[in-house]
Amino acid sequence: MDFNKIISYYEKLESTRKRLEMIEILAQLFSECIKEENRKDFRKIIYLTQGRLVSEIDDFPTFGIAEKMVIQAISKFTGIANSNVKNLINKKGDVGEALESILKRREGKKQTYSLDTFVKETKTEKILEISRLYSELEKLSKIKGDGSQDQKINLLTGIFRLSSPQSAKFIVKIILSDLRMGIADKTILDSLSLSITGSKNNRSFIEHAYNIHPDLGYIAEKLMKEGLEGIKSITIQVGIPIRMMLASRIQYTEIQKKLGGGDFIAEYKYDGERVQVHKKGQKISLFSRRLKDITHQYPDIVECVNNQVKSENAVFEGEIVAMDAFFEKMLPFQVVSTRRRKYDIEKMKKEVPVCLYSFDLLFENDESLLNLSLNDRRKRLEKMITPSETIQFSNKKMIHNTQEMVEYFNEARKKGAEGIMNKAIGPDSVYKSGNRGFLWIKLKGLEGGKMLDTIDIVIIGGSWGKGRRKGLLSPFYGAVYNKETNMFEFFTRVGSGFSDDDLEQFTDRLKKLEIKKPPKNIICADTPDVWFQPEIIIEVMGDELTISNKSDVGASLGDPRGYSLRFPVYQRIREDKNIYQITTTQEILELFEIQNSQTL
Ligand SMILES: Nc1ncnc2c1ncn2[C@@H]1O[C@H](COP(=O)(O)OP(=O)(O)OP(=O)(O)O)[C@@H](O)[C@H]1O
Repeated sequence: MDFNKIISYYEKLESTRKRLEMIEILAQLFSECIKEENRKDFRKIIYLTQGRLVSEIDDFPTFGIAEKMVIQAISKFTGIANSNVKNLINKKGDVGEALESILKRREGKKQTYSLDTFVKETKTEKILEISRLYSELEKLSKIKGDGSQDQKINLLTGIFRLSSPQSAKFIVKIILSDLRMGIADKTILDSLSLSITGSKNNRSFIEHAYNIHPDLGYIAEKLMKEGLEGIKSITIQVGIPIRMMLASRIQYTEIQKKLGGGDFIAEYKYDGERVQVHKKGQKISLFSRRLKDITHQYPDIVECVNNQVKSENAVFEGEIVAMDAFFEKMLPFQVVSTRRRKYDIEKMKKEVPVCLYSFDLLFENDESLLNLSLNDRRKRLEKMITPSETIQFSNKKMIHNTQEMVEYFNEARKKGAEGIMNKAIGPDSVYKSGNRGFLWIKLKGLEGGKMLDTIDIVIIGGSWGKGRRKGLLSPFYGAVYNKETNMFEFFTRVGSGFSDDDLEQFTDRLKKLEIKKPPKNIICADTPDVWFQPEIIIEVMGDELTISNKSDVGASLGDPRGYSLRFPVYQRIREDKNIYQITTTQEILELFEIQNSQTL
């Protein structure tokens, strides 16, 4: 399929924020895609629509191309001086848009002065097959070493030659890792359901399959070829991470009722890194909360899984926690995060010993256990693993009433846990992949009138520091995600809790994400000194949630009040989440309710 044709749909999508309209436009695009001649490209088109080149569980290719090189390529292709291209970029606020306008003007001129050339170019050359675009981009990502700069510029100009002005804009966005069109996966799922099954009502089946096999290209292709039956047959595949089940929070006095009213299980809530372990014979893979393969970080865990897990194949979950040298004391998350390095892993293994506290079993010996109750899954987990210092089971206790839960919470905190996880155990206590429901309820704090939990925000802007902080960015503007409107809403500024080192590192990373104007999916009435592509996520703790006319949280829901945070303090960077997994506006509203009703 011709990329230039797809772009016309993307342009329409860019011009609306209304979800229903987006679903319709995408459904039209997908109906085109499933025509016989286009089917081979469907998978790739799905990735592009997600703002990616490959699926979420694969590594995104890096092009090693900065804005400066794109400017050189534009200059070479159009004959316009570098400085003029730069000026136009500053005026337009975006490289892609500047290129689009240059190419449009150029086409206009050709049409006027040299009709022949124009007709020839549009009719015979301006076709950019998706497969061709992909192979050119692949070549681009592989160019390394001496003379690579010139080769990259040549390749880029070759791609521009095949592109319409609008396509060139999108291609530049892809290359500069700025493709995100703000289309939520849920919107794509709705459109797939509508265009292929004829109704949006089948979305839940498709979404379930997507949670179990988080590759939207694969899901779309399967739906196109095998229909809903194919989708319903999708099950856990060892080696493909499944989306993890998440926990909600409510007022602690309501927890027992919400979990069914009877007995339930509470476990320590460990302050480490969530991991999903996949074992297929001797092959062990570890996946992070973001579904990334992090096996190389934990060779010690891999070795122990091999020795201590009896089953031939299995998928189980737990939390990896840093331990002191005697494996007696749990250390905070900041310590385990030092394992994120790509080098010196063997050294780190000795310096930062870890323990995997396993808590759930999802698959064993070719059988999916997702629909078993937690009690049954846990029994099988305990049978399957022989515990040691490095792999243990999460500490758990049967709870009969709220008083017992509070005592267990206090014990967990004394032992260095973040709090407790309360889990339903009845027949319906299945493992809900990708779901944040009320089968698991976390409890991290009990003090009435105070913040009970940390908030994860994405940095969308910043101010340049003054005095001692001159040259560094601080404070930052953080937003939460409104999952109903698919917008990022400015929530709070945060400048406390950062060390000088933190600020230097943040400044370095953020400078690369600087954009001239905020993307359309950001609501922020204030104007920071600098805007950033929303990418870096930080966790903050505050004194309490407040009503503030400075915050935009709730704005897109029509709430006249804004919700913000009093005395926000930076806690840590959240590399394990993507921007759609940060705290939502809806959670802020819930937290506000809990905060105002909870007393001990
Ligand atoms: N016993 C446990 N059972 C389940 N999850 C646990 C347990 N101990 C620690 N955890 C961690 O707590 C997280 C659950 O909290 P939640 O679902 O809200 O994720 P989150 O958004 O990352 O929140 P948080 O900031 O509280 O970790 C899990 O992702 C997991 O990493």
